[in-house]
Amino acid sequence: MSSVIVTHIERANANDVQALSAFGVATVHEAMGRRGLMNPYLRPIYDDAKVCGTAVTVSCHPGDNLMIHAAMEVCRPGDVLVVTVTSASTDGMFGELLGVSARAQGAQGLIIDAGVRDTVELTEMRFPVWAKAISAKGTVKATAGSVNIPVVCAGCIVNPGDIIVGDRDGVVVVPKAEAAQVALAAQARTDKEANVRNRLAQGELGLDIYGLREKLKALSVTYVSN
Ligand SMILES: O=C([O-])CC(=O)C(=O)O
Ligand SMILES: [Mg+2]
Repeated sequence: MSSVIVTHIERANANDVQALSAFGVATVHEAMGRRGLMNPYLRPIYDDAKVCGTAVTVSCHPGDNLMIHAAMEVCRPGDVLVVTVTSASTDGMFGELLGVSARAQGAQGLIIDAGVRDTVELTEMRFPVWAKAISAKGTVKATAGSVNIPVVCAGCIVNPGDIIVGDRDGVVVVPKAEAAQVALAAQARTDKEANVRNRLAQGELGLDIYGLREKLKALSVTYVSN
């Protein structure tokens, strides 16, 4: 396929992004029917990293960050860069300078299925990054790739403009067409969990709250006293 830079993309509805930003990754993932979660090898570079925004996707040649530079020009405030490589790599393709540039263009964070470097500076800047590796290994700017095409990042399909939610638990992708429905389901789960949390804190057991005694019985699990 030829290399392209798509300059105009349809982004998820801003109200849906705002609604989803209230929830953690585990809740959003559950609200989607336990779908959409990127491979857990992606880790945040600092513990309380958090992001919720619209994807600008970047497909790079491994060891080459040319297309990340190209992507900066099409970022809009609220975007999250989602960078993939065409074959596995842990090279440090993104660092402090690109972080400064990304922030200047309004990007809120980076998801990269490869390496990141300058993590002390990126942490000081509080520019959130989820990466497969931390690596000082440098990269070149030489090979064509694409910006804003559908990509697979850490096992998930990401279309430009989809919503990316990241926190310490990982990264989840919400297709823009599903966003409103997922936000409603996430709120319902949050309300349900508030009730369950309360009951657990009072000493009730999950066995009773979830009706699991019947399940144990159906599975012929017996109680014995030694
Ligand atoms: O320049 C690079 O290739 C990556 C980097 O270290 C930076 O963005 O600061
Ligand atoms: Mg650097």
